[in-house]
Amino acid sequence: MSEERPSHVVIQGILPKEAPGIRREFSYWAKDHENNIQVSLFIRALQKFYDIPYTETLSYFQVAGIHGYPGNLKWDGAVAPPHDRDARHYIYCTHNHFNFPTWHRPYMVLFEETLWKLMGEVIEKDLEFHDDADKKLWLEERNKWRLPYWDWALNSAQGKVPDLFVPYSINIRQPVGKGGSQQESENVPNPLARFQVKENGVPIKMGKLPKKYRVDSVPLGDGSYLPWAECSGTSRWGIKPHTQPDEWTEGVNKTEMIAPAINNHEWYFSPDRRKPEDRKKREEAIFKHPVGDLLHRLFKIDNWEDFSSTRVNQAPSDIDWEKWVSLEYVHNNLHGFIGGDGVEGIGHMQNVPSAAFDPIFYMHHCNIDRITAMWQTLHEGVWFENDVLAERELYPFRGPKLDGEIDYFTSNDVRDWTRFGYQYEILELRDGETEVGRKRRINEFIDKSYFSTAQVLLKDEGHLFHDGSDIESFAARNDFEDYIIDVIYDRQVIHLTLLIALSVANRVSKLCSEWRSLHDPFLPRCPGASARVQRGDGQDNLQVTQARRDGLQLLDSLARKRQQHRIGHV
Ligand SMILES: N[C@@H](CC1=CC(=O)C(=O)C=C1)C(=O)O
Repeated sequence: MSEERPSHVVIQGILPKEAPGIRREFSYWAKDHENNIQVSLFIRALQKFYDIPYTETLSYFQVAGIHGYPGNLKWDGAVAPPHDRDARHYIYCTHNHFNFPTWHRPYMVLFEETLWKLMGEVIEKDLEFHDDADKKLWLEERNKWRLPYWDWALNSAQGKVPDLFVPYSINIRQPVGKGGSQQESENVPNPLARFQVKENGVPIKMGKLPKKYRVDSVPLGDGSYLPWAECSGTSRWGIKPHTQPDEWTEGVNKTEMIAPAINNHEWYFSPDRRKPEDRKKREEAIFKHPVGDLLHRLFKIDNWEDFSSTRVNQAPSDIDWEKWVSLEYVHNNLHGFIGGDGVEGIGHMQNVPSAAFDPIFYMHHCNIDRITAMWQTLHEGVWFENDVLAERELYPFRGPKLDGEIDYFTSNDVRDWTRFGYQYEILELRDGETEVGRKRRINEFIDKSYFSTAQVLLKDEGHLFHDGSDIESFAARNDFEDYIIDVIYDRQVIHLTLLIALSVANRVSKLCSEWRSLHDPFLPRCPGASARVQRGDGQDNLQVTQARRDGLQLLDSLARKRQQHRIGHV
């Protein structure tokens, strides 16, 4: 690939003509000693990216600025960004739109490819090699590297931010020294902890940049504001409302706030948790689905429109959760959990115009891209219903279109992610594997990696399964069935004795024999309720469709059933 800069930035991915490289899960990738050359290159290249002056098209500041602020910036001489009503600014990123996942796909490729090129400069210009074989190894590791994703829903991680994002300085590997001696690792500032914009090497508040690049604060309408203009560096939960900029201007992280927010997100309520009426809704909100469960539900959606975006399925106004779960909705929540809730703390990730300045944005969005690719593989052949939308330009990203011409990408151009030289491990077709076999393997992985409601309920109560297996071995099995039973009743009737007998295709699950709020798997058993739910084998009070992972349309059938069995006044 030519190192010369063409007149426009052409996005094509890393070595796309070779076998695609593998994007790996961040924590596992970073912890594996074998990858320490890649980690070292990644850290050095990211720092180099930060050091490019903000006036350059391919500076970190401007690449991050594509997503949101500074508004009005025509990145790389592209068509001007459209006006975004929510952000009240001219910004490129598409949200609340069916091309939300496809717009962010070439964006991640641009980030990945830029870092890869910078890694080349790190090897050729910055590092000193004393041994050709060592240099060769670093070059090979560079070519193997792909952008890692942060899987915030993994059972094993429980929402924990990967360690490498936390400290403000870290130790990274150096090339072999003179005479073949292994050098001590080098201690460097950690660019994964925060980004700081600098002028002549000194941090400068983003609101003090020249007009074209200036970042504004976002007024919230009630006199308060999100203080992006006062920041030279990015924060996660570190900005306290009504405190002095001196305390957080350069960027402060309270990383410990993130996992509890992911695991217990009572406070989160879209669309605007600051408005009094929404605050009230929030207090009443019962949306506490464990994040892994949301993934289970996402993968069951069978059409692109419902899957991709909040567009058709606006944020919840009632309890029709099966309608509002979408990739974008889950992603929105995560932005809030990582950035801050605006009450306990403020951070760049929580707000569209500022989010991409925080480097964690790219590992989060790489995960969103992975979920999209997994969904695409499981729902092969399913795509935009409306081809006009699928042919809409994804400004400002340009590269080789399907016919080879260099122009703005459309969603159709980026539908196949492997053309950008990357793949996700779980999606690789193994030798001799059929398409059906691959889907089965992906579904097994989903069952094993993410808690479903059923698993959480059982764990919560410390139950063992009737066959004696515990939660871990249960999760490892691929034959379990995940039931979501949605019974709607009138709250007022609960003082009466209520009998709900649930039978699942003539088999009774332990789950069905107990009363609990199924909308809120963490709620302890409803204490005062005299409701009594009895096990009902074969009784026909309420038949619940058996929902199997391997095909039955869980959400559809539930939506239908709910209509049929809506229990208004029992
Ligand atoms: N504005 C979204 C959250 C959000 C979405 C983004 O895409 C983003 O970049 C930053 C934040 C919400 O309140 O639900």
